[in-house]
Amino acid sequence: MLRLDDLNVHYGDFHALRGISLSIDEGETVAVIGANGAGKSTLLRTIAGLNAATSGEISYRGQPVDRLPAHRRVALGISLTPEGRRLFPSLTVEENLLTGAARSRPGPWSLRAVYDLFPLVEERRNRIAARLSGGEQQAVAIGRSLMSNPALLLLDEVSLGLAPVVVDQVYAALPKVVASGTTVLLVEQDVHRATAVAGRLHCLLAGRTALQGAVDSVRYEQIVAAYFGQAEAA
Ligand SMILES: Nc1ncnc2c1ncn2[C@@H]1O[C@H](COP(=O)(O)OP(=O)(O)OP(=O)(O)O)[C@@H](O)[C@H]1O
Repeated sequence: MLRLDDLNVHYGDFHALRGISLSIDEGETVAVIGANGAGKSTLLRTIAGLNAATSGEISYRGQPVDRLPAHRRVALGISLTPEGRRLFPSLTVEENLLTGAARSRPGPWSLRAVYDLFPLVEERRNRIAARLSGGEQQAVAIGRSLMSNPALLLLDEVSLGLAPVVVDQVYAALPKVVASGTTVLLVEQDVHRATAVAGRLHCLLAGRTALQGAVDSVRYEQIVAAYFGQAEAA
């Protein structure tokens, strides 16, 4: 479904992603893990079209998308839920959700389906987004992405700044999203959460791929070593 080939991204002279290659099949859930500054958000933003790659290729369902602006990628089914949620603070919950439908494709997601997924969001539908808790905002941000009926959902650190119990609730929605046929590429700093939801891991270290593989084929010590850049203990 998605194929990255030798992807490089720079911020000025800073080489943020270095030769990343990654393939994702339809229906998979893949987690990108790594420490602060490893390049995880840059990777998702580049797939979504919010950062330009310096070199390398991104193809989606067999079609190169490197040169397409972000809104064209949304129309093709690629949707990013950004780190920090980025809601429109002065709009209501429902208005925020409806902004996600601007480039919507046909599919299972609608206001009704999002409210069924997150009943609390329905209860808050007329509330101004700025007045929501962090967990509520995260649910709205995911709902807003779903409103475009993505085939590929890019989730950037949904747990950031949330209490563990709230993170549990947000993650509890994920199997229903996957069951609706959506492929998920998520960024997660918490290795335990990542391995619990994903079939495959892609670990970044200082912009490079330090480890990738099926969750059940990599040992925990290998993940830790790749995450922190230590030589693996014998
Ligand atoms: N707009 C920018 N301008 C310059 N450097 C940037 C910019 N955005 C990110 N970087 C740098 O690129 C590197 C990768 O950042 P990125 O946000 O992708 O990492 P990350 O793995 O998502 O980390 P975090 O978990 O802290 O968000 C970091 O060194 C960061 O300082």
